[in-house]
Parts: sequence; C-alpha cells; structure tokens
Amino acid sequence: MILDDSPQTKPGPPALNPYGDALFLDFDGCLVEIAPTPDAIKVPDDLPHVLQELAARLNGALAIVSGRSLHELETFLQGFDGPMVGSHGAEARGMTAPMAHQPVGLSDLQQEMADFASQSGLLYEHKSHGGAVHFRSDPTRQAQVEGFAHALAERYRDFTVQPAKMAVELRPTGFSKDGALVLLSELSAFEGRRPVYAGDDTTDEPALAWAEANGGFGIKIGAGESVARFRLPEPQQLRGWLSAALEGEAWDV
Ligand SMILES: O=P(O)(O)OC[C@H]1O[C@H](O[C@H]2O[C@H](CO)[C@@H](O)[C@H](O)[C@H]2O)[C@H](O)[C@@H](O)[C@@H]1O
Repeated sequence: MILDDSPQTKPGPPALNPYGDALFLDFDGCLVEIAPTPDAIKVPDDLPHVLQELAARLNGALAIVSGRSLHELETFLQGFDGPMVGSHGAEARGMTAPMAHQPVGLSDLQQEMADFASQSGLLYEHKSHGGAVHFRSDPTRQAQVEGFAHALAERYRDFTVQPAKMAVELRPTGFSKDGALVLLSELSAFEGRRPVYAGDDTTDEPALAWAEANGGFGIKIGAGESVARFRLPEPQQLRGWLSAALEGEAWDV
C-alpha cells in the first residue's frame, strides 16, 4: 500500500516483530500532532496505556526519544513507565543520564533567550538543558531568530544551535538522539534487537539513519526528504500502527 504522493514516495512500515524488534519513538510531530505552542498539544487519553502495553509486548524494548525536557515527557505520558530520553539526548530515565552535569552558563543563556524573545514578541520555551525561541506566531522572524541563536552559541560554547519546526533551540553540545540510541541499545531489554525508529523532524534524521544502518528501519512521519525507508503521513497513522501491533494485526506494506 502506498501511503504518500510526495516526490520521495515511500511505503508504509511492515508489522512489528514483538520478539525481535526494539522501538524508539520521537514525541512532537510523531506520536502527537504539532500544535500552535508547546503547551497546546493534545495527547490522546489512551496513548500512555498503548505505549505501556506495547512495551510489555516487546519485553521492555520501547523508548521515547525527544527534544523535550524529560519532566515534560513524564507529565504528558503519565502511565507509561518505560525509558525516556529528553533534551535531544542529554537527559534520560531508565538508564544512566548521558549528561552528568548541567552545561556551563545554562541560566545566563536562558535569561538571554528569554529577554530576546520578550523584546521580539516571540515565545520563549524554558528547557531543563537549554531553551527555545518559537516563531510559529510570526514566521517572518526566522532569520532574526537564527542569527540571534548562532551569535549566542559563539559565546556559550557548551551549546549547539538546533533548528526545529518554527523554532530555534540551544541544546547541550555533544548529545544527540542517535547517540541516545547507542546507549539504549546497550540495555538488556534492547540488546540484539532490530532497531525501529519513528520521527518527523530534521533532528530525527541521524537517528533514522542509525536504525537503517544497524539492521532495522526508519519511519518518517509526514512529508519531506528522509533517509527512512518507510513513511506514514501523520501521527494519527503512527498511533494506528502501534495499536495494530498491540492487537497483533499485520500491516499491509
Ligand atoms: O524531538 P521532538 O519530540 O519532536 O521535540 C522537538 C521539539 O518539539 C516541540 O516543539 C515543536 O512542537 C510544538 C508543539 O507542537 C510546536 O508548537 C513547535 O513549533 C515545534 O517546534 C517542543 O516545544 C521542543 O521543546 C522540542 O524540542
């Protein structure tokens, strides 16, 4: 079954193998639909339960891997108690935290970001290991926000500019989602399993590539170029695929 008509047409993903697969899921734009602001997302009531049940079916080999702060993921997904990686690979639960200390200059950097956003009439998102300035309310400000972020990263060397959907983030240098997959795959629940990664954004591409290069596959959610072999058009279809896996249904490729 062909699920999209974009220039880079890809089929939908095959069925999960509960005995051999490890599942890694991005959050925003992947498990849940993009919303006007970070706080405005709608998490379906049954999503934590579906994740919890599916994790049990996979013998614990299911993790959330996100750019969000870990405490936000835990709040949005109460009822799912499996591993989670937040802040683009810098913090985690269910395994040793990848980043042992907070990045140098964190609070000063956050203050500068908050001040810039306030003066620019844009939304500042305070994050546990960095920050984000969102320009979804005024996309014409993109270049200005990017210029500000790159100038900031010149002065705060522990931080790297992370482009996001209608936002620019500053995240800790040296951490990434694909780096997190390496660490997660060393956990006994994940070891030796075929990695399957679902994500929607440029920040997910290295993780999608990692899954493809390590005997598994990637699922790109939404339009756009991707290294992933498979695609689903919206988070809703990914949630459907997860529910089908839980019910043991085969997915028609
Ligand atoms: O790695 P992810 O789970 O995909 O998180 C990436 C960033 O997602 C959030 O921002 C994006 O989603 C918002 C809600 O839909 C939207 O308003 C915003 O424009 C998007 O950029 C989140 O706010 C960031 O902290 C995450 O890093």
